[in-house]
Amino acid sequence: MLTLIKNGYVIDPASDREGCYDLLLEGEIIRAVKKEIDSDEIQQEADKKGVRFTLIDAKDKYVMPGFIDLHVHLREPGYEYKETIATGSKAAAAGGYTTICPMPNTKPVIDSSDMVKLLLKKAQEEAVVHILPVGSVTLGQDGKELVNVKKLKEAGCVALSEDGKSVMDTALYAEAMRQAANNHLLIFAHCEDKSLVGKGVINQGKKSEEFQLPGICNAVEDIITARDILLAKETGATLHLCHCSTKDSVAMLALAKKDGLKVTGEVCPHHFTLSDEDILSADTNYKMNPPIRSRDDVEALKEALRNNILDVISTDHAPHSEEEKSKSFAEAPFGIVGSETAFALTYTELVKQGYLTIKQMVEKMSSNPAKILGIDKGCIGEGYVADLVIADPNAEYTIDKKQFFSKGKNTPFHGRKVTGRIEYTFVAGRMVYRSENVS
Ligand SMILES: NC(=O)N[C@@H](CC(=O)O)C(=O)O
Ligand SMILES: [Zn+2]
Ligand SMILES: [Zn+2]
Repeated sequence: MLTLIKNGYVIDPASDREGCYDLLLEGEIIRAVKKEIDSDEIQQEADKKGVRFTLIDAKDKYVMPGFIDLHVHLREPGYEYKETIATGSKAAAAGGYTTICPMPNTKPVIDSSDMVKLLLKKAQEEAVVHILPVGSVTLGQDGKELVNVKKLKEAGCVALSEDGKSVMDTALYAEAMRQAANNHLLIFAHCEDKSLVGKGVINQGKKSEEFQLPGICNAVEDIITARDILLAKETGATLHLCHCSTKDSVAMLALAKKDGLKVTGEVCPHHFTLSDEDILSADTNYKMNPPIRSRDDVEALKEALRNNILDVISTDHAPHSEEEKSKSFAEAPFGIVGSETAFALTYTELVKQGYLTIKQMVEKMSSNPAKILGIDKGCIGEGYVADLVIADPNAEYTIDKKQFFSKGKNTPFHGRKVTGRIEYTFVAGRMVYRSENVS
């Protein structure tokens, strides 16, 4: 199979390439990246070889390395009514993602090599994007007994995370970090002090008062962020901070980087797009963990993105059923979907508003996650696997949750006007997504 993508505006931070290029894909691989590739010649070659030829006109479109999402929830096994590997990976592909890292808070938890193997087997059969699993830190995410770190690594995990909560036993977490470091596994940290959060469900402040709901103060996140950075320093672990939401968490991340520690941080589109002032009613589509914070925090997150303190934009795609989300704000589960809105929100809120260059956006959505994972992806170079995304930066439209591939429709962005549409996603040279809006 030969695919020629012509006249696209290629943005590839990994090779420091930005400008108009033609791309030729052969089978799974990027065969050529050139200023001009003659389509007649390629057509003739395809005829001669008897293979299919696809020509895509990407004029005025962005051609980028496929996005890599370090933080999704696929819900399988155990919660297939919320999402499956098939639907979650399709949602990812529709969002321009070609590689995703599912968190282990499934039922059962991904806490053994058998569970990892099961997940990878299912992924191989049903996923349309690459799946790199994250294992839990403790058995059953009970916070008591460590997983077999070496076996999880051997089975194919790229990181360990207790996402959904923090391991509150500091000594146990330190030991987990030591073993993760010895086995070259990353630690993805969800930072939340369990005793301090209490029954909190919304950012503490005007909104928690207005809706008379128990609040979540910034210290809930900041205390554990500080602890985890100090533990990484102590143990030599490579730490990645999940869904940073506060001013002080990014200040500590900056300090850790200045100190030369192996610490990186991610932020999710909802945390830089919305502040708690945008929560006009106790709508459970605004309930997620960590919560949408104050305007001050949002400004700090944007600034940390701009000056590259925050390395990664991830989604924390967290689908839940309509039934679950129609409970009261206090009772509904935390989490919103994100795979299918991340690019448009990032492009609209950060690139168009001048916080990020397009190159920085691609770094945070593709090449930096690849670097953190230490994988040969996030790059448009000859000989690399053809994981690519093509987007129209001028398309203006309204987000419509009914069009999501995800089973989860739990988004606060339904009806929001955005700019930037994913048109095609290629995984290993295969078109796994094509927008209905392209002819
Ligand atoms: N972010 C959320 O609000 N929810 C996540 C868990 C998590 O990421 O902490 C989930 O699994 O639903
Ligand atoms: Zn989390
Ligand atoms: Zn999560």
